Amino acid sequence: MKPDSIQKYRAFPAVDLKDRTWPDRVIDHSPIWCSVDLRDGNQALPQPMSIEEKLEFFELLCRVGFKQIEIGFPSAADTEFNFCRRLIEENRIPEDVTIQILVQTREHLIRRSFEAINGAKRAIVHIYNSTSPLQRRVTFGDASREEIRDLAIEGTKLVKELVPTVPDTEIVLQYSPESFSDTELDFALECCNEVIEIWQPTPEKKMVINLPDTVQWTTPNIHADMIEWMGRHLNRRDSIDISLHTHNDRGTGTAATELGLMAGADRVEGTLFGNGERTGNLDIINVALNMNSHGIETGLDFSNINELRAVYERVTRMTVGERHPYAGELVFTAFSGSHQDAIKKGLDRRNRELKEQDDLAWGVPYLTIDPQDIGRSYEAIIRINSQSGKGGVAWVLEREHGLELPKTMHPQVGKRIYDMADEQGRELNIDEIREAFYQYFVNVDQPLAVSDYELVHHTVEKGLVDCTASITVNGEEKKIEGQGNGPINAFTHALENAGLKNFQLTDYRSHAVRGGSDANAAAYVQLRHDDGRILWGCGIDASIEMAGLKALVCAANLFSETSS
Ligand SMILES: CC(=O)SCCNC(=O)CCNC(=O)[C@H](O)C(C)(C)COP(=O)(O)OP(=O)(O)OC[C@H]1O[C@@H](n2cnc3c(N)ncnc32)[C@H](O)[C@@H]1OP(=O)(O)O
Ligand SMILES: CC(C)C(=O)C(=O)O
Ligand SMILES: [Mg+2]
Repeated sequence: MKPDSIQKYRAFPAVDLKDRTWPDRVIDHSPIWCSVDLRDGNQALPQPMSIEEKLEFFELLCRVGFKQIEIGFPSAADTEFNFCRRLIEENRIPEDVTIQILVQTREHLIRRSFEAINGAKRAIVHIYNSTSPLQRRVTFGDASREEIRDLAIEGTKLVKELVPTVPDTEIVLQYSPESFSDTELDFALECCNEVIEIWQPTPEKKMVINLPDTVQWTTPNIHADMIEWMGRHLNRRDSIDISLHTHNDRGTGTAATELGLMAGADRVEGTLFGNGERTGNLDIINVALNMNSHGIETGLDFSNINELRAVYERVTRMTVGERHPYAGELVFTAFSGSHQDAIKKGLDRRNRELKEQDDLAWGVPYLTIDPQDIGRSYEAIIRINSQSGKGGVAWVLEREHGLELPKTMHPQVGKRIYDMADEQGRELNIDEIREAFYQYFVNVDQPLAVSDYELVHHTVEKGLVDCTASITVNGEEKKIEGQGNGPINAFTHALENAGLKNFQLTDYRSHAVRGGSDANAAAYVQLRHDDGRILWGCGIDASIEMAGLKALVCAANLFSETSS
């Protein structure tokens, strides 16, 4: 902000609540959830959803498990009205789902809304009027507190009067002092208590008092103070569901909701992926999955977040950002070396420990939840660029290409591959990583190559092997022979007999290559050169013995590539 603009702004007053209790509370159960995607989300779209799109979204919300869904503002436009009628007339509302409609406390709009909901089994009629000093002054043209309070009173009386006009529909009242977030608390309370006393809710027939963070003017702790204060002062508290409706102007919609729940709220309104006015409504997925990550059931099923995201992006024409909590493309991906190292170790260790303990608590560095629990896969967890480390490269080779490199080979391979990413200034995809590994570390056959071999296993002296091999050294073909206590050892002696050995074999591993169509074996040989250098080579071949010889030849050749 420009320095001289600062004078335009004022500090937001704190709430006088010295004995606040919410900071010591923990969230240990789920609230009532209400989706407002089809209303607050929809009203904020450059191109609002068509009826067909709203129908598809409504069904999606039911599948997720929402039991309360604000379906629109039926008195606003024909599309909204007709959508409501279709839901009712085509019996599309599941038995256990209650629709909610929004309307201003204006007579003609309330009457029209009752025409819209007639015949629904149950409906929440959500009335609102703005209450803050700013809105009283600006929107309502210097209206007094009494005039604004009277809007709430008259609106509630009208709703009560219209209830008998929809005899087949159970009506639940919801009242929002809109712009609660910058309304004086005593005035918000006065409006709410007037509504409550007219409606006369009971513990059996509750009503909803929704306290919206319409515009987030201040920090989440003040929001929590306001919620706790209202909860202490509202009449008939046991007959009221206090509802939160946060927006995200300061980027703290989730925090404000979580603190609001600690402050005693019973219910949460929000949208999938936080669609909504300006910076959006609360992202309900975020809060619900945060609860799941602390072991709290929510009744909402986000186990296929990719499907939700696909439908959401299609019907709203919005996009979910790559860093969006839980749903973003990159949120379960690590590029950086130290993260990759820790994640790989965490997942490997967990897989080992699960064999002994099947109720093992989740605990993998950098992953707050198991991505598989919301339908995200492990495949993309680790991606390789110049910030990556050896563990990440080894992970990709293992997970994607079935190659289990020995741990001491990781630095040699990792460096080569992330240096490549650095040179090219971009991420390397999994095929490029495989190609680079094959190019630099597999079956390298210059200057030495082995083209054929024959092994004779001694029957009397068990384990002893004679090896005859055809090799090429700098283009010149040779036959070599040697004996040893295994194929690799015999081949090493054959090289030694031909004066071609300048190393010691220090390690050897092999395994069948997982996945892919080739039934290949991979062997890894580590050699220590006479000058002290230590290098690994890899051999891949249909025959495990040939894979071993090729790995040895490969490692020997790599010495010629690097200077001593
Ligand atoms: C924070 C929120 O998300 S609130 C929800 C907002 N959602 C929407 O607005 C979407 C649907 N709304 C609409 O389509 C239209 O606004 C309608 C159809 C509801 C009303 O349309 P119109 O009456 O033509 O226009 P508009 O909304 O601008 O009306 C504003 C008037 O209503 C008054 N008003 C606004 N809210 C209320 C209220 N709760 N009670 C009484 N009067 C109200 C305003 O003061 C203003 O009065 P004025 O004309 O005397 O200045
Ligand atoms: C209508 C109300 C609840 C609203 O959407 C808001 O205040 O943000
Ligand atoms: Mg809103």
